[in-house]
Amino acid sequence: MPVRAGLPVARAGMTVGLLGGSFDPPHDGHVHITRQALRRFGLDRVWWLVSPGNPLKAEGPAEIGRRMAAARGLMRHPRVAVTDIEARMGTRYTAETVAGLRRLYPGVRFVWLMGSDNLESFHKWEQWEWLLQTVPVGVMARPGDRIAARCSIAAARYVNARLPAWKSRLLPEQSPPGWCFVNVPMVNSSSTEIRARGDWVR
Ligand SMILES: Nc1ncnc2c1ncn2[C@@H]1O[C@H](COP(=O)(O)OP(=O)(O)OP(=O)(O)O)[C@@H](O)[C@H]1O
Ligand SMILES: O=C(O)c1ccc[n+]([C@@H]2O[C@H](COP(=O)([O-])O)[C@@H](O)[C@H]2O)c1
Repeated sequence: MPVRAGLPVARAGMTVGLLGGSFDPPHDGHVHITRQALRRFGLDRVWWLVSPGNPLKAEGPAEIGRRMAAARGLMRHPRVAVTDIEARMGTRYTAETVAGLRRLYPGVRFVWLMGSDNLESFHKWEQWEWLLQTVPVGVMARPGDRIAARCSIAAARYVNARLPAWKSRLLPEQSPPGWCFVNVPMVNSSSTEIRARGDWVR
C-alpha cells in the first residue's frame, strides 16, 4: 500500500502537533491534553499516532485496529485526526517517525507533544537529542510527574532551550532545540488504571 494512502492531509505552513501513544485504551486524559495543546501551542491540527507498540515497553498493547476504533470513537474534533501512521510507515521509534513525516510533508511544521511523565524518561528514547534538535517539543503537566519531569536529564541538558509557558503559542515557530512545559489543568486518567479495573482487556 502506498504510504500516502490513508494519511491525513496537511498544507505547507500548517502547524501539526503529534501525540504519540499506545492508547491502550484511549481516555479522557488524552482528549484533554489534545484540546489544551491546540490552544496553548496555537496548533492548526493535532494528529494522534496510535503506536504499533512502545519500544521501551516489554508487553505489547491490544491489537491496533481495536485501539484505533476506540480512539476514533472518543476523540471527535474537526482539527484532530486519529492515525496509524507508524504502522503504515513501518516505524516504531519516534525519531524514525518524525524523519519520515518530514519527508512526506515538506513545509509542515511538526511539534512533538507529550505528557510530563514522558519527559522524565525522554533521555532513554532512541536518538532523543536528534529529536529535540529537529522538532519543537510541547510538554503538558500530568498528575504526579510535574516536578520530576522538570528536573529530568533532558530538561537539565536543554535548560537553555526552554521556552517560558507564557510564550507557549510561539513554540511551533521556535527553531529547535526548543521545548515548553505548560501547567495545564490536570486530568487524573491513565490506561494502566483502566486496565487494572478490568474495563479494557488486551
Ligand atoms: N492524564 C494525562 N495527563 C497528561 N498526559 C497524559 C495523560 N494520559 C496520557 N498522557 C500522555 O499521552 C501520551 C500517550 O499516553 P499513553 O497512551 O501511554 O497513555 P497512558 O495513560 O500513559 O498509558 P499507560 O498507563 O499504559 O502507560 C503520553 O505522552 C502521555 O504522557
Ligand atoms: O522512540 C523511542 O525510543 C520511544 C521510546 C518510548 C516511547 N516512545 C513514544 O512515546 C509515545 C508514548 O508512548 P506510550 O507507550 O507511553 O504511550 C509513543 O508514540 C511511543 O512510540 C518512543
